[in-house]
Amino acid sequence: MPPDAPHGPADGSAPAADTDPAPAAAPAAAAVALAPRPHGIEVTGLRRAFGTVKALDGADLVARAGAVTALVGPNGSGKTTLLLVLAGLLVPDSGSVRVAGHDPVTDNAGARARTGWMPDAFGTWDSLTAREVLATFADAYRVDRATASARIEELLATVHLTEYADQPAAVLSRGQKQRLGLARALVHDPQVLLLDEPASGLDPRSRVDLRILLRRLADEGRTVLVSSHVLSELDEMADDAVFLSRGRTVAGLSEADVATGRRTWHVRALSLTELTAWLDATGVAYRPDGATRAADAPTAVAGGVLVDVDGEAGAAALLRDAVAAGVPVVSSAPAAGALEQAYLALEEERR
Ligand SMILES: Nc1ncnc2c1ncn2[C@@H]1O[C@H](COP(=O)(O)OP(=O)(O)OP(=O)(O)O)[C@@H](O)[C@H]1O
Repeated sequence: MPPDAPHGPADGSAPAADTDPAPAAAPAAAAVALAPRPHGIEVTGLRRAFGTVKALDGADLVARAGAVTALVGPNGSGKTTLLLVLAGLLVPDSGSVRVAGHDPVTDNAGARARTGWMPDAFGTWDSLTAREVLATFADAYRVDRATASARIEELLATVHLTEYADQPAAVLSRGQKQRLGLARALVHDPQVLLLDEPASGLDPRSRVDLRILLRRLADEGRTVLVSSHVLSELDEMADDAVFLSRGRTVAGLSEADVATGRRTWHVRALSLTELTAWLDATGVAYRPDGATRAADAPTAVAGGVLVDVDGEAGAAALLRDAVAAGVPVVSSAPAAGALEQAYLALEEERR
C-alpha cells in the first residue's frame, strides 16, 4: 500500500494510528447480532481512481459466507484499495458493494459493525496494554462490558497473548502486534473478516494457528477474505480465489484445469543455455522462472524455465526428449500449488 493511502476512516471518527474501523455510531444490537449469516461480500463494477491511477477499474467479486476467499494479485493491482472500500474506509467512485448485506457507502455504520478489518500495517496505542487496546475497540463497537470482558480473555488466549495482556503494546514484537491486530479485528464478533497480508511477520507456528483460526471462523459461517502474496499459504487455507490485475478481476484457472489439464512445470538444467537452446530448436515455448528472471541472463550457466505441458504425460515426454538430446536436466517438477499455477497463468502486470 502506498504511504499516502487514505488511512483514516471515512467518517474521521477513530483516533488510532492505522486504519481503524470502529464506528462511533454502530448500533449495540447490530454489533453482536450474528445469526443467521446469509450474506457474504458482493462487489460489482467497482471503480476508484487516485488522480490518473485507476486503482480499481471495474472489479467484481463474490466472497461466500462460510468460506475463506483468497484475494490475489501483483503489487499495485488494487487489493488494498478494494479491502479499504469493503471496510468502509474509502468511498469508491462508482460500482456497487454489499458487505454482510450492507452498503459501506450508504450504511457505513451498519456495514462496519459487521466487519472485522486487519490492515497490512498495524499501529497500536503503544502506552495501552494489549487488553486495553482490545477493550477500547470493544467499547468503540458498543459491545457491552460483560460480553467484551469474556471475549477479550478468549481472544487473548486464541492469539497466544494472555501472558502479555498487561504489557504495554510498545513491548510487543512485530508478530505479536500482528496477532493483537487479529484479535482486535474479531473483538465485536464480526460476520465478515477482511485481512490484508495477515501472515506477514508471523513465525511458522503462528501461521499454522492463523490458518486453523480462519478455517474455524469460516466453518462458523463467517465470510473471510484474505490477501497475501504467499500463495502456498493461501493454497492451504482458501476455498475460493479472486485474482486482481490492474484493478480488474480476472479469471484464474479452475481447480480442474490445474489438476488435470495443461500445467506449468519447472525444468532445471546444469546449463540454462543448453536447455533454452534445445527448447528453441524444438519450438517448445518457455518462460524464465523467478530466479532466472532476476538474473535475466541468457548467459547463465545454471537455472530453470517454466514450460506449459499437457498433464503428466506431456511432462514425461518433454523430459525424455530433453535427456535424449543430451540436455543436462537436473529436475523437472510441477511449479508449486494450484493458486500459484493460476497466478503464473495470468498476464503478470506489476505496477
Ligand atoms: N492514496 C493513494 N494515492 C495515490 N495512489 C494510490 C493511493 N492508494 C493506492 N494508490 C495506487 O493505486 C494502485 C493500487 O494500489 P493498492 O495499494 O491497492 O495495490 P495492492 O494490490 O494492495 O499492492 P501491494 O500488493 O503492493 O500491497 C497502485 O498503483 C497505487 O500506487
